[in-house]
Amino acid sequence: MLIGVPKEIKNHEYRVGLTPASANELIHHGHQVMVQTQAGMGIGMDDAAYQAVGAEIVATAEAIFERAEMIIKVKEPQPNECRMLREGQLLFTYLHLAPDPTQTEMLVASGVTAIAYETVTDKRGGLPLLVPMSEVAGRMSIQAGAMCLEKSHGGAGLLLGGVPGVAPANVVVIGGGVVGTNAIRMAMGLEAHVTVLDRSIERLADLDLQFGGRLNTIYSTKEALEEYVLNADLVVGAVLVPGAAAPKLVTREMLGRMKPGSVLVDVAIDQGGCFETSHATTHADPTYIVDNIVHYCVANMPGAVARTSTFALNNATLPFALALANKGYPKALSDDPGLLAGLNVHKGRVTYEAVAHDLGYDYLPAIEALSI
Ligand SMILES: NC(=O)C1=CN([C@@H]2O[C@H](COP(=O)(O)OP(=O)(O)OC[C@H]3O[C@@H](n4cnc5c(N)ncnc54)[C@H](O)[C@@H]3O)[C@@H](O)[C@H]2O)C=CC1
Ligand SMILES: CC(=O)C(=O)O
Ligand SMILES: [Mg+2]
Repeated sequence: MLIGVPKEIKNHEYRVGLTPASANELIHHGHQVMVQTQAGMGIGMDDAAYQAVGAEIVATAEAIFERAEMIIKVKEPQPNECRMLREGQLLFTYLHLAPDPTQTEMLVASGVTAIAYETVTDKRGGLPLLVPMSEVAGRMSIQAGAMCLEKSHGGAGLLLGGVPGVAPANVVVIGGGVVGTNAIRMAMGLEAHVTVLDRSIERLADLDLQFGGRLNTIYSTKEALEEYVLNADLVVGAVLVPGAAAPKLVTREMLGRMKPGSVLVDVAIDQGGCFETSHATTHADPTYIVDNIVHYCVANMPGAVARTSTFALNNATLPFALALANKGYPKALSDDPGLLAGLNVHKGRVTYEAVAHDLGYDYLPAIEALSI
């Protein structure tokens, strides 16, 4: 199979779809890999590193999109990339369609077969291609939140861990999944006072076992959420309903009752965000203030630590990329229900139920779509 890797073009996005080692693996299995010139520069990999494993360096994204049978990316295709996609072509990347009607419309119109990293599942129902980036973003959320709490960023002027004689900050994590667990770990490492809210008792029980009495675990109800958010210095939004738009858990009205200079870090922003006042920001301009509350809502947080993130992402994506390339998508998808769960759009049809529901498309189950 001819596989193409374009350079990422989202704002401050430095990750790349394949590392040279992953390209090497695909080439070893008899495939051809084209990489756009300079695509790996953000992770410290120059064109020569890809050429050394037998990849072809191509001058433009247009050439990649025109020739490749499978395109491997990191971020959702931007509008000028969507326009280059076509029927019969396979796209393997993050999509986050539910909060993105424009991209969905363009993918549907293109006829492309689009597999979203974030909805591929494993045998236990986990999200193996979201996990590595959630680990990164969860860890980063505390770094970002700590920075936002500084006065120069509009924060209350608090140090997360306090100092002897001065109380630490209150960190509230909403959603104790992968992002949440990693945020908790970093916040506890910095000696903040940490509370997690989740509506899954099993998650709270796991977290209680993992972190013991130093972590406050709370079942998430409207009332509990309000109580803890109003008392927080830093709130991390880390909920997920897979594939669907995030529920809005913190309302604008609540902001006025929070402590001025408190910080909201909405990691769930790539699914539309879980705070009513969230809108996506970029690494170039990551924060804004509403009602004295600092908002950090970067939708591609791991892009800032592109080297760590690209290697972590490739560790997870490579086995699936190999299956798609070796077997072709019809067999790879029908052999593996977890990979099939990644199929979001195929030949003009929406094949992921939550996306169809949230955006008002007719839903065609992925398994049925394979025979059209
Ligand atoms: N902004 C960025 O750069 C990145 C964003 N993300 C996003 O972070 C979000 C979280 O991802 P993961 O931690 O991997 O998901 P996860 O599935 O591991 O965890 C989500 C948790 O939220 C809980 N939850 C769901 N609805 C809830 C509610 N109404 N109240 C309380 N808890 C609720 C679930 O029980 C689960 O424990 C996703 O939207 C993901 O796409 C992930 C990586 C990077
Ligand atoms: C998961 C995601 O949206 C990211 O890594 O950018
Ligand atoms: Mg994102």
